[in-house]
Amino acid sequence: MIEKEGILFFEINRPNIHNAINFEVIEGFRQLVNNVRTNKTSKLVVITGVGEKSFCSGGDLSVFHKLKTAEESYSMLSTVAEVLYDVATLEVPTVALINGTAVGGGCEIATLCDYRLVKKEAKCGFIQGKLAITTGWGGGTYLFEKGMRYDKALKMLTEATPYDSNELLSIGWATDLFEGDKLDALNEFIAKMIVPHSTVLKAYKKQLIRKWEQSQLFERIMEEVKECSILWEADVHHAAVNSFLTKKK
Ligand SMILES: CC[C@@H](C(=O)O)C(=O)SCCNC(=O)CCNC(=O)[C@H](O)C(C)(C)COP(=O)(O)OP(=O)(O)OC[C@H]1O[C@@H](n2cnc3c(N)ncnc32)[C@H](O)[C@@H]1OP(=O)(O)O
Repeated sequence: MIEKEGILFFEINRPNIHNAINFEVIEGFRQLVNNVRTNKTSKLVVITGVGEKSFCSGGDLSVFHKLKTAEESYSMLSTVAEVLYDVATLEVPTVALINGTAVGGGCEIATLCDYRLVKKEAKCGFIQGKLAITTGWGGGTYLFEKGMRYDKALKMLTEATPYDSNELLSIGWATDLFEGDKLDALNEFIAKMIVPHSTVLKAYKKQLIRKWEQSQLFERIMEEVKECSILWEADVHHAAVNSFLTKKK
């Protein structure tokens, strides 16, 4: 995590496995939240992935595949969902700087951010359905909050396949697309924002958070977690994950 001129960068740094998320990365998100809450110097948070290929490929299946029952998976899913809710409701705006593939939980993390800047070549999607589970970190619930046409959102969830960047823009998931260097794209995007007046950014973010609190966003996310954990323990889910993990061996 580094902060530059009030912009706090959080990089997911596991490029060899497409920046899949383990408990260490989750701990990093927890520190990010603490940092913003205690230091009060951040005006904007940017989440991105290390490398050219991926933003994030979701949960690290080699770790989370060890969780077999609904209870075991609920414990992991709810822990992650709680930390990510804290990220979504940070007092400053959040940007997902999507440098490459974002699938599964990676697409959920991008969705909870306030803005999604997507590299032209990137593909993103909620592929959980192919593993016979739903989103389980709040991603489906956030998606329905993002002002997209609900039929497009539902289609994206139920097709369970990565979309290309043009489609992501046309359905309203991507805020903007970029080509070339991601930091140049970020600078161009935030140059139009009134970042120096961070009190104004925070005040607008509060309006959004008030709406989410009134509509019990957190409680709805926890229902999503519960539903996912029930699907998680079925044999069909474990067989699908097993097939991915053993595909080339
Ligand atoms: C668990 C939480 C749950 C949620 O609540 O949402 C989820 O996130 S479920 C979804 C989990 N994610 C996935 O199912 C994505 C799995 N990955 C892929 O589909 C592909 O790897 C890719 C991201 C599309 C990239 O494909 P490709 O370019 O062909 O690379 P490889 O497949 O060869 O990957 C290289 C290397 O990385 C390992 N890898 C990739 N993603 C994960 C992952 N999520 N967990 C663990 N390991 C992952 C992959 O197995 C390869 O390893 P080696 O074969 O050992 O090189």
